[in-house]
Amino acid sequence: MNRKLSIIGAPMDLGQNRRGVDMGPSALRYAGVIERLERLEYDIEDLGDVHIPRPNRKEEQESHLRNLKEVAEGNENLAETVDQVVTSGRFPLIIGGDHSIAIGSLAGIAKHYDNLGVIWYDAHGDLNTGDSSPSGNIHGMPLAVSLGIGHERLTNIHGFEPKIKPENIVIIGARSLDEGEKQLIKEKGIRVYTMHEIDRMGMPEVIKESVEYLKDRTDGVHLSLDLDGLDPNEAPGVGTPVMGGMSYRESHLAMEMFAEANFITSAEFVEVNPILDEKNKTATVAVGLMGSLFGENLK
Ligand SMILES: NC(=[NH2+])NCCC[C@H](N)C(=O)O
Ligand SMILES: [Mn+2]
Ligand SMILES: [Mn+2]
Repeated sequence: MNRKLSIIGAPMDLGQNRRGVDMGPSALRYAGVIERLERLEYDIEDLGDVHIPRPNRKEEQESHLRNLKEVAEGNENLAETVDQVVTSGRFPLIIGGDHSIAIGSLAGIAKHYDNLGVIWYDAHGDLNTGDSSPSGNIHGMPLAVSLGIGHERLTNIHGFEPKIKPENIVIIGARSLDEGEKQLIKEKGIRVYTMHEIDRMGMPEVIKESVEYLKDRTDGVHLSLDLDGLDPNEAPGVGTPVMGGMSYRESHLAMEMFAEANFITSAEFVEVNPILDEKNKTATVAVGLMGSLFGENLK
């Protein structure tokens, strides 16, 4: 693993409709992310938070994609910062913020790879388009957007598209997929391990297969971890909880196996909402997972 790490906060809450997730970066810093990773002998630089514009309350929404303009602008800013971090040879660790920030993260990272792999650890597919979305919330769209599917203002962020290819994606933990998302998964042949597969195969086998699948076909792998992938009993501070998720222990095992495989080249942790949390529990869980991802257990 790259020993030089840059932390980038993305205080975005405009990709969905529950306030508070913009305080995610603070909650994660408060839960000790920097100290935790410094102990592992990383060279850490905290770049602070990228600018996310505030919506003009009086202005009419120009599209049924909620806060399209501001989400797009915030993600342009994030893409620029992430791009610079990768250019300088450092590992970008992005802390959110709602999951719409994956649009900017992937935009900044994918420019540097021919075949960027993506692990989408999430209860959801986030594969909606404006047409298929039941909510109009952009945090339900970033994976589709990164495939070049969706509103132009989003797909073209950072000036190119698509960012990723369907065969380089693995979704882990899905248990709430909308109809349009299921169709897209079939049509594009996206690899998905739903909770059903995780229960049947067990987490070790799911992660082993995922690593093998991505290892030969990609030249870098981005981990996009939505805290709602975990069971809401263990990670309650999220805006769209879905029962029956991956456990704390399964998630640590997954992170440890990624660390062993030594193939993750960028990561983001999203959807921590301290207002909905219980005494910063979810942020603390997230920081623990980062510890495992960055090799606590290999020391
Ligand atoms: N990143 C997330 N938590 N996404 C939840 C998306 C929920 C639902 N599929 C939607 O499109 O609205
Ligand atoms: Mn989710
Ligand atoms: Mn998500």
